[in-house]
Amino acid sequence: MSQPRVVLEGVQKSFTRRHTRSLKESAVWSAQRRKLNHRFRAVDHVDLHVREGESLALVGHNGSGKSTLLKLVAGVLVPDAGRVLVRGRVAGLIEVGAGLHRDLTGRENIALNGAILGMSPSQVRQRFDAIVDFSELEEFLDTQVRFYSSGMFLRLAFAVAVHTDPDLFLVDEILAVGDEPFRRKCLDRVARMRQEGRTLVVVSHDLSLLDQVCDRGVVLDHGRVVAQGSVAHAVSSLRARA
Ligand SMILES: Nc1ncnc2c1ncn2[C@@H]1O[C@H](COP(=O)(O)OP(=O)(O)OP(=O)(O)O)[C@@H](O)[C@H]1O
Repeated sequence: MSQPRVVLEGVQKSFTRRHTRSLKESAVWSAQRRKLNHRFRAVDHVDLHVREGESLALVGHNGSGKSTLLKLVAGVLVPDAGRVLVRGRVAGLIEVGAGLHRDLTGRENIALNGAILGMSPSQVRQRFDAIVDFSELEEFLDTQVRFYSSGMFLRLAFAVAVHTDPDLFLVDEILAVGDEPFRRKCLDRVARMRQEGRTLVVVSHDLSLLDQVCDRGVVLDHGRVVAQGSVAHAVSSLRARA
């Protein structure tokens, strides 16, 4: 029986939704003792185990809490309650450009982002050519990334992330910004990572992609896990909630 790679127990995360009002409206709302801001749970008491080598799809309608959950697993967000336990090295693509510094060149960002993701300077040197090859950005390596398109950001970030030797790889909707050949290449790479026994958690609205890449699906609705099982089961549960 494989070990759990990710364990979430009773995880909660709330945010404040601010209602922007004119000064006059704010005064009226205050007089009526109506709340201008309201706190809501984006992730609501989630228990979830992801086993080593498993490839999990997180699905749900817009605003159901998928990205927030992924950020909690990545450690980008801290839960208000509950526990998030992750074993091993984590990498992935959660937000386009996260971890890239706009004032630095592509070359400098490879070194910096590699270090942030746990690569030693000698590992960055050893893998540098492979990263550049994968990104196909050789001619833009000495350009500041502020001049990159969103697709170029994705190429650089994805190329670094897949070369960090992660145990757990997290992918948000992000592949959507790449062009078709690069998207194909990323998907092949993700499939290879799966064959190598790495653990994947993938967020996407592309249900047929999830069916190709994942072996289990979890459906979120208003921050709660409302169904889980095979990807086909998750997809039909999601469609039934439309
Ligand atoms: N930093 C934040 N501050 C306030 N509200 C937030 C913040 N991040 C997310 N939210 C809210 O939390 C809820 C869940 O957002 P989240 O991005 O996790 O949903 P999602 O399932 O990934 O949605 P989508 O499919 O549209 O990408 C939404 O209502 C969103 O507006």
